[in-house]
This record gives sequence, C-alpha cells and structure tokens, in this order.
Amino acid sequence: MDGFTVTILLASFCVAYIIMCYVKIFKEKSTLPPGPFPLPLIGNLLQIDTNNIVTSMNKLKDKYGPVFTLYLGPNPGLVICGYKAVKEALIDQGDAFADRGDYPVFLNYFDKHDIGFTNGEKWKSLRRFALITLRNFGMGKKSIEERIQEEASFLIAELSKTKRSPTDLTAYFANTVSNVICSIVFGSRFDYKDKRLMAITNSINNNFRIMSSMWGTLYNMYPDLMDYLPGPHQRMGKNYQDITDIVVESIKYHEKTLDPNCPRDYIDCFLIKIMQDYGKDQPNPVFYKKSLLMSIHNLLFGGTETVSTTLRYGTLILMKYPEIAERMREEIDQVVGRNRSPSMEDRSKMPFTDATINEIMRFCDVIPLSLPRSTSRNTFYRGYNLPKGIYVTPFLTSVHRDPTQFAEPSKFNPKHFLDDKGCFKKEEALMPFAAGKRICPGENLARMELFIFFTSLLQNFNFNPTITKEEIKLEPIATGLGTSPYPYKASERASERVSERASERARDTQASGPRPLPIVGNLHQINTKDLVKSIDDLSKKFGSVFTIYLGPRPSVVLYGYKAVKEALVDQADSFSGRGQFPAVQRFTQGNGIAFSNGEKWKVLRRFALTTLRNFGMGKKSVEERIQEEAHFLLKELRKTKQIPFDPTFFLSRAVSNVICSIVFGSRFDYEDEEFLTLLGLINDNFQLLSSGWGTFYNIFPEVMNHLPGPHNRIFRNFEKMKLMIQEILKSHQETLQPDCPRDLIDCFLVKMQKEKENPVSKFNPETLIMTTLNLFFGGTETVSTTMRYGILILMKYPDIRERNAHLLNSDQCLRLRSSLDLHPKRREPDGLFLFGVSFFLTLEFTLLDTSRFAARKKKNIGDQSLYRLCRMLIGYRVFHLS
Ligand code: HEM
Repeated sequence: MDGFTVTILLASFCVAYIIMCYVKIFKEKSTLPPGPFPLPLIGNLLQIDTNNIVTSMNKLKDKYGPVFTLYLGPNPGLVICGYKAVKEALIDQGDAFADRGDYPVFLNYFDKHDIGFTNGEKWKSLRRFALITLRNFGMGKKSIEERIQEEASFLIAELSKTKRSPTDLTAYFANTVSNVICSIVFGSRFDYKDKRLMAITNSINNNFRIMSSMWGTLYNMYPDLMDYLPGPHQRMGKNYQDITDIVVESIKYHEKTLDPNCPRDYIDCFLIKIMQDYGKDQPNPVFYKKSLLMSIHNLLFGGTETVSTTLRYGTLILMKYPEIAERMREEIDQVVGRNRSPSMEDRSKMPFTDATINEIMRFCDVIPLSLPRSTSRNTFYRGYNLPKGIYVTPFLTSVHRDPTQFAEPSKFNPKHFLDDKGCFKKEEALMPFAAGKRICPGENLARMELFIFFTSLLQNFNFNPTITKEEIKLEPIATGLGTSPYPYKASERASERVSERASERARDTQASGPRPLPIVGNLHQINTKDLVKSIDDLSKKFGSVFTIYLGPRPSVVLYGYKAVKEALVDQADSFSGRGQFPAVQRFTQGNGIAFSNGEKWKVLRRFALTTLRNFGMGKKSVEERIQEEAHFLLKELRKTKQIPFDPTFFLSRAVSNVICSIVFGSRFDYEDEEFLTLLGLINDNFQLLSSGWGTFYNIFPEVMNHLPGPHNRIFRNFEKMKLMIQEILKSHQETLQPDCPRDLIDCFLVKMQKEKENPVSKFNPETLIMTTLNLFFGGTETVSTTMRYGILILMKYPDIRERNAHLLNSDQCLRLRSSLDLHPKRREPDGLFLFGVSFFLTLEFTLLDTSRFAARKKKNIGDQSLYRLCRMLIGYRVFHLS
C-alpha cells in the first residue's frame, strides 16, 4: 500500500470517527438538558477554565439555566444548580441520585475498596459501619467534645509560641484537625512534631491542592492520558502511598495487640468485623484489609483538609472584618468568659457566633462541586429521562449563592443566619456537606470542631493580617475539588489578649494581687533573693489566693494548707498540668515524666510507678538497698576523721545510688568518674536553675536565649548528661534479655520493642532518656539537699540531735529500728552509725517540713519559688564531723 492510500484511509477513518462521535453526541443531547455543544474527545474543555472551574460553571448556569449538560471529556454529565434543583435531586429523589460518579483523582487509588467511591451494598455496609463506629467513639457526644477541647488547648499553646511573628496557619490548623480524626482512627493523637502526623497532613494538603487546581480537573477528565504526561498530578500517587505506609504500620500493630473484647479505636473495630466475617461464604466481601485501609484514607482526607481549610479561610475573613470578630469575642466573653474552654452547650446562647460560623461555611464553600454523584437507575427528573449511571454534579456554590435563598449572596454577612430578633436562623440552603443519602458522614464532627476551634481561637487571640484589611482578597485562588483561599500570614496578639485575660480573670475571680508593670510584672515588688518572704508579706495583704506577675506571665499563688488542698487535692485533675518551665523545657521538649502533659504524662507516669514498684519501691527489697547504701555512706564519712568536709557529694552519691540501682540496675562506686561527672553536672544545673540566671531565663526565655551568661551552661550540662545516659542505654540495649529485665531501663526498652509498630507510642528513645534523667535528677538532688539541710539544723540544735540519739534507744525507736532491720547489735562502735540513724530519723521531720513548703509553692508561683527555696537550701559551706 502506498503512502497516498494510507493517508486516504486514515483520513476516512478520522472522518468516520468524527461522524460517529457527532451522531452519539446528537443522540445523547436530544434526551438531555441543554448545554454548550461539545467537540469530539475533548468535550467542553474549551468552554471551561480548568484552574477555576467554579467561575466557568457560573457562566454556563447563567446561560443554560439550573440544569445543564456538560461534557467533561468525552462523556456527558449533568450539572445541577440552585437550591431548588439540587434539593429536588439529592433530597426529594434521594435514592435515584445516591450513587457516586467516577472521580479518578480518588478512584484510581481507592479502587472501589472505600466508603466514598463505591456504590451499592458495599457502600451501604461500609458507610453504616463508619457511622456507628464514629458514634461509638464519641462523634456528636460529650467524649469527642472533650477531645476537641483538649486539641484546641494544644493549638493555642502552639500558636502562643509564634509570638507576634507573621505565621502561615496552614500546618497548625491541619495538625490540630487531623489529630481529632487520628485519635478516633488510631486510638490517640500525635505530637505536633511527630513525623507521621506531618507526613499525613502534608500529603493530604498537597493532594488537595493538586486536586483543586487545573491538574486535578484535567486528571478527572482524561485520567488515561494524564497518567503519561508530566505534571504535579504525578505526585498524588506518592502522597497517597506515604499515608498508606503509616496506616499499614498501624494496622499491623493493632493486629498484634488486639483484644476483641475491648476495641480501642476504629481500626480495632474494623479488625473485629473482619474476624467475624472470616470464613463466611460471601460473593462480595465488604470487610477486609484493603477496605479498612481505604476507608481510613477517606476518613483522614475528609476529616482533615475540609475543616482546616474552613478554619484557614474563616480566619482570613475575620481579619478582613475585625468588627465581626470583635462581636463574636464579646459574645464569647459574655457566655463563656475567659476561664474555661467553650463547649457545645454554649452554642445556643451565642447566636451571633453561630451565625458567623455558618456564614463562613456558606462563603468559603470548601467543596464547591460536592463529590460527583450518578443516577442509580433510569430516572425522570425535571422533564428529562436520565439514563442509569449518568454523571451528576451538584453545584453547591450555586446553592450557597442562590439569590432566592440569601439576601446578599455574594457578600459575607452573618445576618443571613439571624432572624429579626437576632436569634439564630437555620437555612436549609446551607449545604456544605451536600444533602440526601450520601451526605457527608462527618458533618456532626466537623460542626463541633468548627465551633470549638473558632471560639477557642477568638477567646485567646487577635489575629492581624500582614497587609491592610482592604488589601485582603476573599475570592479563592483556585477551585476544583476544593476552594483554596489566597495564602496569607497572620500575626497573633496573644500576649496582649492573654495578659488582658489574665488581669480580667484576676478581677473576675477576686484573685487580686499587686498591680503589675508592663513586661516586668511584679518583679519590682518582690525580693528575688528571698521570694518566700515576699510571698509571705503579699499573702498578708491579698489573702490565700492572689496573682503575681513574674515578668509578663501571671501566676496564681495558693497560700496555706486550705487553698493548696482545695487545688491540689480536691481539684486534683484540674491542677495536674505542669506549668511552664522554659529552662528545662527547652531541653526536654515535653518528653519525660516531669515536663510532659496530657496522655503522654499519664502513660509515662503510670509506667514509671509500676516499674519502680516492681523493683521494690515501697517494699522490703528497696529498704534493704537503702540500708546497704547507708552503710557505704557511713564508711565514707568515717574516713574524714575530724577534718572539715563538704557533705554535698557524700550525701548525693549515697542518695543517688539508691535510684541508680533501680534505674540502671546497679550502684556506682563512690569514686566512679562517670558517676561523679553526672552528679557534678546535676549539682551545677541545680545551682544554676536556682540562681538569678535560671530565674531570669524562666521569666524572659526569648531574651535570655540571645544573652551570654552562665545560664547557657544549663543547656550544655543537659546535653552532656544526655550523651552519658545514651551511652548507658547503648550498653543496656546490647545486653538486653527481654524475658529478664534487670532495671527500669530494660523494662522501658522492652516496652519500646513491644510498641515498635504503634504509631502513637509514648515509648521512644527521647522519652526514655528524659524519663531516666527525670528520675536521676529527682531522686538525687531533692533528698540529698534535704539531708544536707537536716544536718545543718541538727548542728544548730544539738539538743534535738541528742534527743534523737536518746530516742534511738527508746521503745518506739527500737520498734522502728527493728522494722528497718537495724538491730542495736549492728551499731557502729564509734557512734557514726548512731549519727547516721539519728540523722535519717531527723530527716523524716525535715523532709516533711520542706516537702510541705515545696508543695505549697509548686502550683503557686510557678516553679520559680522552688528555685528560690532550693537556692536557700544549698550552698552551706563546710561541716565538721566530730
Ligand atoms: C467542613 C467540613 C467538611 C465538609 C465541607 C465536607 C464535605 C463533604 C461533601 C460535600 C461530601 C460529598 C457528599 C455527597 O456525595 O453528597 C463529603 C463526603 C464525605 N465526607 Fe465530608 N466534609 C467535611 C468533613 C468531614 C469529616 C470531619 C469527615 C470524617 C469523619 C468526612 C468524611 C467524609 C466521607 C467519608 C465522605 C464520603 C461519604 C460517602 O460517599 O458516603 N468529612 N464530605
């Protein structure tokens, strides 16, 4: 065949194909609603702006009316516009319009194994299961409300750290919102710095952006072609896979640790369902691993980007209209006040806030074209016979901007949701979650999150734009699957609002106190060298509960037994959080027992208590260890013979060895270099933290970070300690026998091993190092300082010492000694033993006194006073043991 013939044949083939296409188009169009005339293959591509599909749809709606046909690619689809037409389809004929239309950006990955992109019985079962399980885990109930409130407080703490610097809020909101759904799916939230959370939110955000751009729209129209073309859409698969890796790991961990009688989360419930269905002869199984994985993808995607985009867009709107934000704030102040978190109960008393949040949802229009539907059977709709399976786009923007439903549809106006009396007015035409059989199953959760997050943010912050409010653009930067606002940065004026709040709170609660000055607070009214005396004086004037400002930060002081008991004992839960302690937190980063909060603290503390108890704390075994150590101490002391000595390291070595034997498995020799270095570092840090440098660091961390001074040594010391502990951990790891843990470190390593696949485990190398340091630090310096102080007291009051010595032979003491297994026969000949025991006895008295004192201060004035207290206790020079 020559070239000419081939050309003729090809041309004839093309002409025949085009004719066939046109015949098909004419046939289809004769039965379908009107619409722009399509071209073969590309359909109406030339009539739409792929980067802003919403604008194109609006133009077509104006030309063709509320129901028109559009060819997105070679096949026709129906676009339904305006409240009436959408309602008639999705609600009045709910069953006929309940199927999902093809949507390749999701479908090609989920492959009909998920809730969102399957149809028929499988969809019904997966959706029913999701709804029941979400409800069982608290959706729409008090329990999830508390989870959201807790997450809001984490968000506020994170945002407070940005300190007025212009910040992109995207990641903050995404992490917060994602954590809510993560805690239902995985059983617990992630730390904001957790790589897995970052991977989940980054991948979702990235995919949402691609899907909302021209690339997503083109991919949905020509998936087969786009698979071969370069472009950002190629990243979608990799983003999905990153999430899959995390979810698969978590599923594996859940499988290993599953207790079918006690499901912890969504994954557990699904696994139980898989087990129940196992072995049943089902032609179309619903519950299997892949449907679990893909359903989780749906929940994470649906539960993250939608709510966080609404928060981000809403915050931009409120910066453009600060007067609206201010009115919301007034309502929040009136109903919620500034001392507690907003709750869903408040919503009915806050019509303006409620209306504004609804108006934000209407205006932002986060999913403008909903997700595509298709007809589940041949359907008669608005005079047209629609075939089964025709693609349907409910154009939600046209509902939200419907002039028959909203007075000023293109303006942001909370009055759209308020009646004449200023009461909240529900509008059926608000459909951000779509409507009918396939309505978003996360609606209740999303509404709860939006109310609590928005109100908590406004209660705490004043966001400021980096440009003038007139310059803020509210129209979206792109529309496709989603609507994205222009990127922006905001700076918060938290400190003003928070200090304003604190002084108002002080006024509200009558917790008065000396009037603070800006920045320095009450520092000028306090003798930093004798904080305790200053507090004593202030309590005479302001009573048992008052506020002092250590720098810009207010602290409520609880003075006296009653006030302290009411807080620490009667309201133990509310007062169980750890206050800010920047000098230590910079190093611990919220790891370890002593400086973590929330779930992490609870888990680590429970573990430490159980393990300490298993290793003898409060039991005979550790008592024997203490006796043995007392023996070593006395031996050491005896060597000093009349020569004046500083007891500091004698005592700290003895005391530290007790905790070392539990944590590290054995005591150190008193001359061990490593041991002495560790104790030296602890002691140095204790002194630095108790000095003016430590105090100033805690009050003005940002400033002190840039200043030279001894306080910088605190962090160098911590780093050195960390390196030493790491070495100890390494040797433990090398000799670990999981069946026979020798000490707390071994137990921790075993726990880490067991929870290796748990994505939200609290047991990791960082928490191990910090927990070890916490116990070492806590178990050394406190007890040894008390003892050192005790000796000083005994030297001042020799009569008490004598009485104690006397007491040692009294009946009561003999009983005590026998309980301590200190038989008089074992008394040391030179009286040193007697001294040791008497000073251990006296210790009880001293310890009580100081711990009462410490407890009184701990919650009062932050941890500052502990510094001062400790500072007073240390530094006594030289003892002379005669
Ligand atoms: C402001 C927040 C949200 C908006 C605007 C939103 C919007 C939507 C829309 C428009 C649909 C399509 C419904 C339809 O086909 O008619 C949808 C479906 C879905 N959404 Fe949401 N959603 C939000 C929050 C959530 C949350 C928090 C979750 C997770 C619990 C979630 C999970 C889902 C799922 C799984 C589907 C598929 C349902 C199905 O096909 O049966 N969404 N969402």
